Amino acid sequence: MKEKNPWHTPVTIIITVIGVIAIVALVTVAVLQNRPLAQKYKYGIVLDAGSSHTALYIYEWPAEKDNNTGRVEQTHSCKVKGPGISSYASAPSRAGESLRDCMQEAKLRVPGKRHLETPLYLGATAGMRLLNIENSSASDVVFHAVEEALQKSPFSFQGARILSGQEEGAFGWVTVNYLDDRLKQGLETTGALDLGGASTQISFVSDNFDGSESPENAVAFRLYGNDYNLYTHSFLCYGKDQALRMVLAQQTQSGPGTILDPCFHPGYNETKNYSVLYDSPCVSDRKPQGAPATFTHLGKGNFSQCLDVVKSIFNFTYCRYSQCSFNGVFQPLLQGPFGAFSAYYFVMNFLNLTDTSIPLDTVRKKLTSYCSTPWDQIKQQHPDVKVKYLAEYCFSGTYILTLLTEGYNFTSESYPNIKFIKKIKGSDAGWTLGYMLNLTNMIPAEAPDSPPLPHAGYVSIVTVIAILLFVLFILSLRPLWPRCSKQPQII
Ligand SMILES: Nc1nc2c(ncn2[C@@H]2O[C@H](COP(=O)(O)OP(=O)(O)OP(=O)(O)O)[C@@H](O)[C@H]2O)c(=O)[nH]1
Ligand SMILES: [Ca+2]
Repeated sequence: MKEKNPWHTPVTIIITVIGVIAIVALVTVAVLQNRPLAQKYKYGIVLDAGSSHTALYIYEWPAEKDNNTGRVEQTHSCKVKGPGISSYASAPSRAGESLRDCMQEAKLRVPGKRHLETPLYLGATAGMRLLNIENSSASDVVFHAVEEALQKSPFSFQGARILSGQEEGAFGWVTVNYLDDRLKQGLETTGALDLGGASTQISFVSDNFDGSESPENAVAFRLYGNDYNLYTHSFLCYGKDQALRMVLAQQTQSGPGTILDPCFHPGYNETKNYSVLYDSPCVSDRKPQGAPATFTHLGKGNFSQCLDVVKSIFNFTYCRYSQCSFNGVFQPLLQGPFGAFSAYYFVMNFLNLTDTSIPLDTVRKKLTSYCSTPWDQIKQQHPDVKVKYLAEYCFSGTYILTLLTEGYNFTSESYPNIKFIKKIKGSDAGWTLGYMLNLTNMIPAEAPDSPPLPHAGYVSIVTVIAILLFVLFILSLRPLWPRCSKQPQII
């Protein structure tokens, strides 16, 4: 006779089936209720109206996580054709028109149903600061034209304004540290070095800086529950295009018909206009009287003489503080790693000098050899590079080296702390992201609360507890279990 399995009683079968259904139902409900929602994104657009050109950046972040860090990313950038908006002072309507193609791209990149709620900002930097100094009504007219064009876009236009140098420096620092996830984690921060066409910024946190010695260089932040005393300074006219004007002005003081410039390659020969060269507040007060209309700009290609003329645009002697960078500007002791972007990157990348473990002496030797290379040979070796950029790399490399070592006081020991960068995790280094994070209040002063467990951990724990409860339940029914009696088999 076949023995009947004692577990196959109706009671145990019903209990088991109900138990299994209960576990499956409990886990399913818990998982579905708490599953991460399908990602929806929000967008923000910032136009960087720089001195040399305008660029548009689109940022994206998960819709339900406005207040979290490390989540805002650049999804698209667009370089506006033509010069910076400050160059349109005599034809302002063209400044507005110039933005059209990039705005059209933005319309296609941001989903239609998000257009109305997407904030659009325009921030102008040193080019407009200079135009404002030179001719404030001209800068107002340019802004008016640009605002009119942007108001016609489907986005939520939040206005166009000139950033102060302090804002430009501070927001560049916020961008770099936000993208590196340093702010939320309270890690040591990275300093920011930005070299534009018309101004240059240095921003870093230093333990011996509390702002008391030079309050105009101090920006205090409380971000994610941490306090930062940031040192920042923007040097107007020390962007690389205006610095070049100053170096040329230095060499044309007597109004000569020809100059032999050590910062340009041997064989370089261009006719340039005095009135164009001196058309900037950075040099206009030095315009030589009675100079001819043009001068012949010849290259000599001598790095050490170029160093001398570049140094002559800095004042290293005057300082009314305990320590200075240059031109009597206070600067605390350099501290921590630095990210150097925009023209620092373009130039050092072209010169194959982004590796800062290369000793400074070697950098100087490489520049010596590069500057002395004949102009024809340089053009032949780089047929794809814009001739305007190509002609200036010897000057730009020499200027960057001087600014970093003599200006900001980087030494052989601290130079390797600099990293020449263009992007961090896919987003461009620059002030625009920090500017938008600030205006949309996306970096909280206090650390946000986060759920104690990640989703996967939560699901596993719910499942394990449900199974344990079921086993306990079965065990608690032990008195009802059918007896398992082993009877002798009768044959
Ligand atoms: N070699 C090279 N130079 C570039 C490139 N893009 C821009 N530049 C030059 O690098 C310098 C700095 O460029 P940006 O950082 O865009 O300067 P900007 O924002 O227009 O100027 P600011 O208003 O002073 O910040 C300018 O002299 C530009 O002409 C590039 O792709 N390659
Ligand atoms: Ca810039």
